Amino acid sequence: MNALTLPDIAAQASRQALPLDWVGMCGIALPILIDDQRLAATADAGVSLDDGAARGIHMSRLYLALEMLDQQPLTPALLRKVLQRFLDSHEGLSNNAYLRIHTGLLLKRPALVSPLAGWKGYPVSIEARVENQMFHVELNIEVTYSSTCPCSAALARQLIQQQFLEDFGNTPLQHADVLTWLGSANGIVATPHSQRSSAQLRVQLRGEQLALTELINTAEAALGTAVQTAVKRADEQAFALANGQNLMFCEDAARRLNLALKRSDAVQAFHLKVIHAESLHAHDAVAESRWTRHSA
Ligand SMILES: Nc1nc2c(ncn2[C@@H]2O[C@H](COP(=O)(O)OP(=O)(O)OP(=O)(O)O)[C@@H](O)[C@H]2O)c(=O)[nH]1
Repeated sequence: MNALTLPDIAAQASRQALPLDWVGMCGIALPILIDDQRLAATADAGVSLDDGAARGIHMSRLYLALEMLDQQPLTPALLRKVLQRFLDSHEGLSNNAYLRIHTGLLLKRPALVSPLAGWKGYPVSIEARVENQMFHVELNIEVTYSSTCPCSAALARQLIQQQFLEDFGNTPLQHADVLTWLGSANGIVATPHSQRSSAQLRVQLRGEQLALTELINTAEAALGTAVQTAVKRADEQAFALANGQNLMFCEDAARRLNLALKRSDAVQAFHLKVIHAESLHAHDAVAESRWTRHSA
């Protein structure tokens, strides 16, 4: 059998000498390790092709560098190592390296009152890059919560007052009668609308920790009405109370998240977007906010 040399097209000169910003592979399946959980993920791995005369990059070298990710817990330091390997294996071809990882974090969440608990999934993507020799890592996290419209609550309260006047306006008040009335349909003649809402947090990290769970907990605590997992009636009642105590326009939600993320040591900068999928409208109410830490 002839020992044939395999043709290597990537090593050829390009017909049109032109650098490219990003070349690589998208949607590579791999397991990753976050907080002792092995999670199914997909990765987009790429480098810049700065040598415009080179025909192509070496896809297999990027692919093989990803092996590190299924053996060690995901940290900014590990991401940096992977990106450095992208660059080391493309010396003379590439100056910048990029890695995006998409996954879903699973957190066990206790019920509000009952002793139950259930799993909640958080779509997460982690974007790391070495650009102009600077390393950056950013997280994209989605947190779902419930928002009850404060305007709708005020309008509903007014209708309840009117109903109260109609039912009791001309009669002396008896404590027991009022209590019974409060428990009747007339006592809540109108209800405010609420909706499942979503906070999309884009966070640039400043420390050596990925801080995913910490950031999710911070966001949920700031909102006060995170969607629940296992729910019995006692939990649903506590959720109704939480909603009543945390009436929120999308602006309120964005401000709460802004203030909470600013206080987090893990955060260098953020861009957040809250989306209230209105049940009043067929369109969404949306607010965005961004912030960058200025070092003292
Ligand atoms: N650059 C490039 N490679 C591609 C593309 N589509 C598929 N490939 C294949 O990716 C495979 C791996 O490329 P390389 O990493 O250069 O493989 P190799 O030359 O055997 O590996 P090295 O010796 O490390 O360079 C090759 O078989 C390419 O044909 C593409 O669009 N661009």
